Amino acid sequence: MQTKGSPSCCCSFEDYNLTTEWLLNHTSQRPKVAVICGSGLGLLADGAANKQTFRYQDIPNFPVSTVAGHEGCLVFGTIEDTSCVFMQGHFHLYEGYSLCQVTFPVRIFKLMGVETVLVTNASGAICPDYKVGDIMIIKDHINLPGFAGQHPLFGPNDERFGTRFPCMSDAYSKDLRRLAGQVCSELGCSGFLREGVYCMVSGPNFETIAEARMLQVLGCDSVGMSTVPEVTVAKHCGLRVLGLSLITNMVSLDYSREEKVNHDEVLQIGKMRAEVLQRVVTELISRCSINTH
Ligand SMILES: O=P(O)(O)O[C@@H]1C[C@H](O)[C@@H](CO)O1
Ligand code: HPA
Repeated sequence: MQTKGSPSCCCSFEDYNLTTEWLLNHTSQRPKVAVICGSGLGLLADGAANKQTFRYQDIPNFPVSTVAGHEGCLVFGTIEDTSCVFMQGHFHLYEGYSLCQVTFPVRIFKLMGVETVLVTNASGAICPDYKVGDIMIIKDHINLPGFAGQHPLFGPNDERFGTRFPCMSDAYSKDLRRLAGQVCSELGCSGFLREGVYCMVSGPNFETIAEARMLQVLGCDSVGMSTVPEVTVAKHCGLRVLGLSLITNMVSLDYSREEKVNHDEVLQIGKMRAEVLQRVVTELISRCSINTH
C-alpha cells in the first residue's frame, strides 16, 4: 500500500484481496453483518457468542487505531444464527489516514460476503431539543469534508466495487431504520430515541460556536468526525446501511455557555449507554435478515 495521506485511492484491488483471503483463512466465520463501533462503544461486541478476535496490527494491510476508546480489534462471532464481525474502533481522517484507509475494512467486509453494515458513532447535538444520552437513528448525512475535496471515492473508480456516480439519497436503509425504531421502542428506549441528520467534520478540534451555528443553519442535528466515509463506500458497493449515533454532548451554540466538551466526557457517555445500545444492536442483528430486504 502507498503511504498515508494520498489524495486519492491508495489501496489496490490486490490489497483488498490479500486481506480478505487472510481473514477467510484465519476464521471459519462468514459474516453477513458488520458492526462498526464508534468511540467508547467497543462493548457492542459483547452480545456475540463464539468470539474470535484479531488485533488490527496482526491483520495484513489493516490500519491501526490511535485514539482512546478504540480498542483496535476485529471480533468475529455469532448472534443467534447470524455470523457477524465487529470493528472495535474505527479510523479517522484526523489520525492522518487517507479516506481510502479509513474505509478499507468496509470493502474487506463486502468481499467477505457481508450484506449489512451497522455503523455507530458518538456525536455532539446541534439540535437544541436533543439530550445527552439520546440515541439518534441516522436518517441522512452531510459530507462536509467531501465538499472540500476529501472524498473516499476520489480517484479512478473500480467498477468491481460499484458505479462511478453512486446515488446517496437513500444511503440509510428505510427498512432498517423502521426496524431500529421498533426494536428501540420494544426495549424501552423510545424516550431517548431520535432520528436526524448527522454531519461529518474532519476534526480533531470540536466546533467553534460560529461553526456550530453554521451547521444548525445547514440542517444538521448532530455533528461528528467519522461514519460518512464508511457509509459512502458501503453504499457504493451495494451494502445495506444502518447508522446509530449516540449523543454524547450538547454542542455550544451560545457564547454564554460555560461547559466545554472533551473526549473523556464522550467516552463516559458511551459507557453509560453501552449496555442498552448493545441490547439494541444484538436484537437488531437477530432480526435484520428476517424482517428486511
Ligand atoms: O469515532 P467516533 O465518531 O465515534 O467518535 C467521535 C469523534 C471523535 O473520534 C471523538 C471525539 O470525542 O468522538
Ligand atoms: N463534535 C464533533 N465530534 C464529536 C462531538 C462534537 O461535539 N462529540 C462527539 N464527537
